[in-house]
Amino acid sequence: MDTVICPIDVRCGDQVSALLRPPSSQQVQDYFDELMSTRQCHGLKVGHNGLHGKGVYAGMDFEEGEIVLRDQMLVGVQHLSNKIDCLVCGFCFQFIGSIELQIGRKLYLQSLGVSSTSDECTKGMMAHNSKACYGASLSSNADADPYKANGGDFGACSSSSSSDTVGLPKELLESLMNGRLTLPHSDKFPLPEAISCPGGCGEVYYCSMLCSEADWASSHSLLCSGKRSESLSKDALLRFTQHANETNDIFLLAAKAIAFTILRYKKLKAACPKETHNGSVAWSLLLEAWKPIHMGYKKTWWDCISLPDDVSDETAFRMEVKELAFTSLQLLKEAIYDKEYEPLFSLEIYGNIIGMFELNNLDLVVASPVEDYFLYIDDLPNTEKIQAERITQPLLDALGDEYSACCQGTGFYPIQSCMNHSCCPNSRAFKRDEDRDGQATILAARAISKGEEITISYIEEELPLAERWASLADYGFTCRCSRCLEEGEEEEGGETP
Ligand SMILES: C[S@@+](CC[C@H](N)C(=O)[O-])C[C@H]1O[C@@H](n2cnc3c(N)ncnc32)[C@H](O)[C@@H]1O
Repeated sequence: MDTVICPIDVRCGDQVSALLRPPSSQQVQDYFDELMSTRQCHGLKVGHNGLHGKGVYAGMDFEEGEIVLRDQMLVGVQHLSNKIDCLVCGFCFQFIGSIELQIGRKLYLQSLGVSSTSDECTKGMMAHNSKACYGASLSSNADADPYKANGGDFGACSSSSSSDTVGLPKELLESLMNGRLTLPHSDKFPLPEAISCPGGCGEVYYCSMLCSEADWASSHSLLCSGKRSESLSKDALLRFTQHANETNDIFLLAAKAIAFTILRYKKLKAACPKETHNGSVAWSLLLEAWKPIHMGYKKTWWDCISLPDDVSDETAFRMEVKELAFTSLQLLKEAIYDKEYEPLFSLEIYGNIIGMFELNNLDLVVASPVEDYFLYIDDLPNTEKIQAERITQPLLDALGDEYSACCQGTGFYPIQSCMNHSCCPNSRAFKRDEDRDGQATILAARAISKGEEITISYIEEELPLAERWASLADYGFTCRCSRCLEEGEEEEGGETP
């Protein structure tokens, strides 16, 4: 696995090793104690249990159904294909705009032949689509035809530029998107106004200035392709994004993790008196900036990625994965590199960040208010329902089975990611009706006593033993929870995994 040589790994070998050295128990304890106290999360503790590395422990009793944790993601992305279905805040992932915009925008994109079943073509063009489509909906010039100009953007990829595919007139979709048409009872489902990216990329929208500023400070100022971007080259950035869209969106997440570290480093440096700036101070600031990523459980991506069933040459497959990561890293490097934080651009670091996501990430799911809206219409008293459905039914028919598509993506959650797996877990990741953003919600599946380890299941725990073990092989470990040990003993021969 040595043929891909990244010069930075060689040049910065010692620093890379230091960044990847697992944190000591004390460092883990200190970091999470501080994180818990800043988040006013006093019911939990992160510590080592000796068996499976770090774990999360109950600092108080929890009743069945009680919230154990609401964890804010460190970095997350909405899946590319899902961007057709839902317009969500680029930082907290709650739905934004209006019910009309959500419906009109989705149907408009469908009318252009862009489907949410991602194919190579769709992947490559989505960044353009969201921008063209949503930017248009904000246009105050009701007479302009904002779509005409953008039609060319979809080029040969789009199967059609008319709205025939959804059977609704284009004017209707435009009116939904630009707010000229209000749907019956949509006022019962207000959504925050969509605020465009301050960098001017037109690709990311937010639910509030707070989210816009937080995302800018966290990573977007470096990864924005707009006029105010702080990247070195917007062209390189676009090439990086295109490559990620065509290959694996986990690269977008890795870029966010690197940008996040760089921006934290710059902020720490700016807070230090100028006369103290020197090599060793810079290194300690970089270590400090890296801490949130440092705390995550890591393995190198090409070593831990599970082997697809149809792959027979494992070595060649892992090498291919490593080469893919190297290509992505080179593109990112062209866009945001600086010698000052060179070790962050080593392939080992990139591979470990991606491996960390592979092993720790939680699916990001946010339920759609469009589903609530149509359910509400369906529940109206008869006369009102008949009246409303005259307008809403054609839209529902055009949206089809996917009318209720939720926001889907993936995210890294610092505290949740410390939770170990059990096939008889005492907690589960489960969104309640009111959880309408990208935070992770962990609920107690049964009563939990103070001091007990909080466990969740990474897999479908209803599966029989052999299938559970097969699923957990993807996570690179053999489960030794009490249920597995018991069932293993009951198996013929009494063998445990
Ligand atoms: C998401 S992390 C959980 C936190 C991790 N223990 C740490 O030290 O950061 C997942 C990793 O924890 C370990 N792990 C979690 N649950 C386990 C279990 N039931 N049996 C064995 N190892 C487990 C495995 O190494 C797994 O890849």
